[in-house]
Amino acid sequence: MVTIQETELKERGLLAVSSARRLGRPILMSEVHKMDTIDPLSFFNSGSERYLGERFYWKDPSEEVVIIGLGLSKQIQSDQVTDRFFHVEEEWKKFLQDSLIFNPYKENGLGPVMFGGFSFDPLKTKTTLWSKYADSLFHIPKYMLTIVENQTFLTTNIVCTPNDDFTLFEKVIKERVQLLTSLEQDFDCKPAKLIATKEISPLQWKQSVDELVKDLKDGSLKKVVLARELRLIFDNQVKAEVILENLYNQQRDSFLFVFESNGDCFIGATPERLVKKQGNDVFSTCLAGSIKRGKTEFEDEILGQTLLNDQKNLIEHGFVVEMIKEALAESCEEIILPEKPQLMKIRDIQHLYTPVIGKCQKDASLLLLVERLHPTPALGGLPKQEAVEKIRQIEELDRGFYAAPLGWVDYRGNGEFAVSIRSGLIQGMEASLFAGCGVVSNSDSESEYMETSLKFSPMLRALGGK
Ligand SMILES: C=C(O[C@H]1C=CC=C(C(=O)O)[C@@H]1O)C(=O)O
Ligand SMILES: [Mg+2]
Repeated sequence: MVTIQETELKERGLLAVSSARRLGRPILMSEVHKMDTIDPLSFFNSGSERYLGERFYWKDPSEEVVIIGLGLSKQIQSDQVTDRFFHVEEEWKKFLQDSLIFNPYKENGLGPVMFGGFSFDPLKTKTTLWSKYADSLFHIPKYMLTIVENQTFLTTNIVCTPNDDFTLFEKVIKERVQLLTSLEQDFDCKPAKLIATKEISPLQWKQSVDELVKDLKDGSLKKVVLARELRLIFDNQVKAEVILENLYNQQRDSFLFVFESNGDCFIGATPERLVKKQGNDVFSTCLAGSIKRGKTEFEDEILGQTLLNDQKNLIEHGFVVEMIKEALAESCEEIILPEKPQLMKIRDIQHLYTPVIGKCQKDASLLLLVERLHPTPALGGLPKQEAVEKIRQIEELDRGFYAAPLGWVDYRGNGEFAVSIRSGLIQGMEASLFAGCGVVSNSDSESEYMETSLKFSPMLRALGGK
């Protein structure tokens, strides 16, 4: 195991304390160490007692970047409705101001990173379902494991106040040693058993699709995504560690995320990137239009070809391409995308997929791109504002963080946000799963209902219900 120079942390910490005294406010000290290989799931599990409720996990589909955070060195949260993206950005900049960052590496996702996201619609009346998540919520962890380009790094973040002294650093050193030595311990946990599932108002949901279709036929709205909920009851507390490991084994081609807050846990395996930023390179994804997987290779191929040629799905997809192109054009000089959609095949479902690449202007921050893109018509509809209002009006579900941007930004401004679909909220011995579908003027409520049922599958399987 790599041993970390402990005297260094004390020296760096004391520098931050003297800075804090000089400026009369807390100052962040962040240091990055390169480590021997650490298994990311063990790192997440090692926080199951001490950092329970203060953990996050992130992995992109190709595992280019895996980030796990334990503990909280800072929380950025607000229920502010207007300018919420800008507000988070300002808070983030304020937090980083005058910070001491000891990071000799160039890789992304190291040093101070904030992880979190935004609710789908801050104007929707909040129910108790999402009471543990503020509309804007980001965590900057105490300890963070990053695996990037097959290298392992540990970031330690300490907020130093004018009143701190070396005892703070002794405490951190002890904590960090404990954390790293606990990694070898086995995590043994009996999975909670699913004892009941309850679809929330399926008939009413189908009816609202029928009514919406009528509106779409003669109004200015072109597309609206409607979602519904499946509530699950278990015989015991559902452990995020167990579900994450299942998702890792069952849905490795997706973005996997866990975001704990105040005792609840938002978790999912989404195939959909909202936006990734690396320097001036921007990557986004249009993902909309769905069909099931075939039972045989032949059937799967036929289904895929059917989807690629299906007018309803092509229209549903086309609205997303149109909007993402426009949204990125505001901040990007060049936008490259294929003319026709391809197929994205994941375990339970296949989608129409169009990747988009752009070169953004220097002043375009990742959060600004998130603001411009959210919600794309894969989650909201077209026109954007009108569709969000319609959803607010007719959808029974309180979406909270479902179908919303979730991801990370590092102190250099690089990062990635996914759209948090194929997800669920764990609340003790219960959980809610969420699934939606793009309704257009020639949608059929029964097939949209079946499509949403299919979209519950990944989370349902991970929770032992399939
Ligand atoms: C809103 C969801 O999926 C979106 C992403 C891909 C395909 C979709 C569709 O075909 O309707 C949806 O737009 C969801 O999974 O809850
Ligand atoms: Mg669809």
